[in-house]
Amino acid sequence: MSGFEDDDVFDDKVETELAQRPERAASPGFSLVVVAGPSRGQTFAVAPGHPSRVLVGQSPSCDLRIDDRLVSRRHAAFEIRRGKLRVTDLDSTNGTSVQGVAVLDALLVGGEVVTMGETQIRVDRLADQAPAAIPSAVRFGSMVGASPEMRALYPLCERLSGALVPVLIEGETGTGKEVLAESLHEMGPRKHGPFVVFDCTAVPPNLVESALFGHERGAFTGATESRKGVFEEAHGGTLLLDEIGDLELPLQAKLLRALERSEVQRVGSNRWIRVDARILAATRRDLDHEIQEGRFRDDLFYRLAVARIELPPLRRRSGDVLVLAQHFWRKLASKDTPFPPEFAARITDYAWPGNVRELYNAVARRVALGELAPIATARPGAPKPAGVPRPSAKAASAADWIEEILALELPLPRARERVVEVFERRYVERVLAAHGGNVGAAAAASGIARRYFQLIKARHKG
Ligand SMILES: Nc1ncnc2c1ncn2[C@@H]1O[C@H](COP(=O)(O)OP(=O)(O)OP(=O)(O)O)[C@@H](O)[C@H]1O
Repeated sequence: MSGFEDDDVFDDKVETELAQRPERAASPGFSLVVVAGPSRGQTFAVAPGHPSRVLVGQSPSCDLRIDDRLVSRRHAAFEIRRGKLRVTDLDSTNGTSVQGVAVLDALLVGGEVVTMGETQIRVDRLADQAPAAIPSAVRFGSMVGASPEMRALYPLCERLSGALVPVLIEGETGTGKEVLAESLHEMGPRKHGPFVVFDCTAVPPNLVESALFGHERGAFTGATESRKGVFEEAHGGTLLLDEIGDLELPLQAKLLRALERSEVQRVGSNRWIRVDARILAATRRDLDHEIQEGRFRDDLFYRLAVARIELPPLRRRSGDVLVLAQHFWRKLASKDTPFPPEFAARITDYAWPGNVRELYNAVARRVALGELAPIATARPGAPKPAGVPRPSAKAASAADWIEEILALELPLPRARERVVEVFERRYVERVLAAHGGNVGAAAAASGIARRYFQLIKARHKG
């Protein structure tokens, strides 16, 4: 199956035009040289166009690994911003200072010394380099984005789609981690095999083990027949373990064992079953921080983070709000409805804390409601916008939420849309829970394509 059939609206003409957008100006690179501390002598060059932030800390997943017990696992990040080197302290235990002054965030020009724990790192500016060519691709699989920040990532994605190593995908909520995982699968050698998504937060903890590894008939009350888990279902394909940072410690141990052996044991059985699934994991949490707090096993982390991709938040993808909004518009609006210029002005003025998902929802609302559509929906603590009721699953009875929608006095087609929206959200929650968080099984039980099910699920998540 192909997950891309509905994506060809991003046509060749648009793609060529985006690929030709202004290239990066000449920009300096910087070098980081450890001049004091146990890792003295280590260096790292930060080139303009580095695929993601350069991480410094004790964790092996860091680009510059520092062996200093006073340095946090993921201590600070460096990135080039408009010709300067930005250093950001990543909530480290002992803090970061520049020229002896404690900082959370600072812009460096070269010549400064950054201190963390007993380690001192000198920052040197390298000579301006000829403008590095920005990779020309403006999408990777279903993942769209023409900003230099996203374009710098595509060559790495390309390489990782061909390899079969586990990849850890990090990023704030709604940045497209699941889209990237599916794209890695679809662009790689296993594209004809299954792509199975397991959301570690979608099922109660006591059911996670059987959802992952399956169970035999009679293994527990309610196990009326034996069932495969997501590992077995992903045999020959790819398994995405979504929200891996939320998996409880005892299950982390069982997951590690399965990954080490490439075998699973169904609940209620002592037979090992061989599985061959490529593992991708996604998280909105900083797993190094979780390890430091004792909530995540470091041995499991090493297994999962053989390679790492960090998706930047939408606010850091220059120009992509418009590119993505137009992309979604082409998918959702009728062909003869042009993208409204006044809408473009409104969306580029907003920070998008819910990232691409929030933008997608804003475009969908605009297509459905026209000019009345609000740009942002309610965030926790904010007043609820009139047009988008979100009755809590348990609290409101069916009569209540329909009453709520009726009270909005919308025209019939709009009111009907609202009812369908609330109904879909509840339906998806319920069917996912019933199928142990397995999106493929939930989609099959709903009688719709997995891709369509995922679209509905993603729409209602934020
Ligand atoms: N670069 C992109 N191009 C096209 N669509 C995107 C892109 N990024 C995200 N989307 C869309 O945004 C929505 C959210 O994406 P996705 O579910 O992959 O985010 P996520 O990072 O996995 O979120 P969460 O952490 O909440 O699970 C989906 O509808 C997806 O199709």
